[in-house]
Amino acid sequence: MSRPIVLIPSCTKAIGGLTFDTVGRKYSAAVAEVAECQPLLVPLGQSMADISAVLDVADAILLSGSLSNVEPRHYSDELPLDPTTVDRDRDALTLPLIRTAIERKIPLFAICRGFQELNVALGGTLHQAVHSVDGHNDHREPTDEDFEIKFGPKHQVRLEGELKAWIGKDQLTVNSLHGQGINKLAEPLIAEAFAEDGLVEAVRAPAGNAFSLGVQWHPEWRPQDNPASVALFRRFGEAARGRTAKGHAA
Ligand SMILES: N[C@@H](CCC(=O)NCCCC(=O)O)C(=O)O
Repeated sequence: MSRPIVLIPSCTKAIGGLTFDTVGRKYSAAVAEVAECQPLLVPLGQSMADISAVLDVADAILLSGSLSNVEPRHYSDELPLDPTTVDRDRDALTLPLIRTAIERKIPLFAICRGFQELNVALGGTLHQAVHSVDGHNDHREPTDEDFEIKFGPKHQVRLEGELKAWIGKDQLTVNSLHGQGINKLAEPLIAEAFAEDGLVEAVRAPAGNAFSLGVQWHPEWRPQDNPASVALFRRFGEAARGRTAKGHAA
């Protein structure tokens, strides 16, 4: 049997004055090597936004992290703190894609920006700068050039519910590379991990969705070295295989 198809929406990147659709290799590699599925990158742009066509081939969806931020107009009347960080084409694809994927119970794994998109798509709001909010810690990455340090362990999260059962622990040490974070949790989501400052670090869609998980940290970074990341990507792969086996009947 062919491997299940995992869609990964791209990010917009300007290189040498031209527009490119990009996805960090670590996301597709984790899908291929740990979840054992076939990643399929989805381009952005108005003329390429036939969500229904894209979902017809999807066994699952992975929403990657990105240096860009969800444009605040999707959750408030605030302006972006830094307008150069918006990626309107990514928002235009991912926000409706998430809503349809949840409706159709398509397995979804949302990482960092993806986690923030999941919350916004379902009606939640974000802090644009968590480090400026009273009572919150600075969750941004160290400025060190060394990726081992940037993506290295940063803080503990307390796990609850299904996620705690999936990982088999009630505490996990995670990396942390984000300036934004969940402010108001979207009504349908269940928070299942919390940082020491109370920031929501993982969310799950309600029961009935095979695997709909968002995490604020980066399990795709060297997943093979981290049993919790392996457990999450394997479970995600199983959910995608379950959907293939049903012939997308869900
Ligand atoms: N810009 C948002 C999201 C942070 C994020 O997704 N970082 C990923 C960095 C690039 C990568 O490793 O894919 C924020 O700052 O909160």
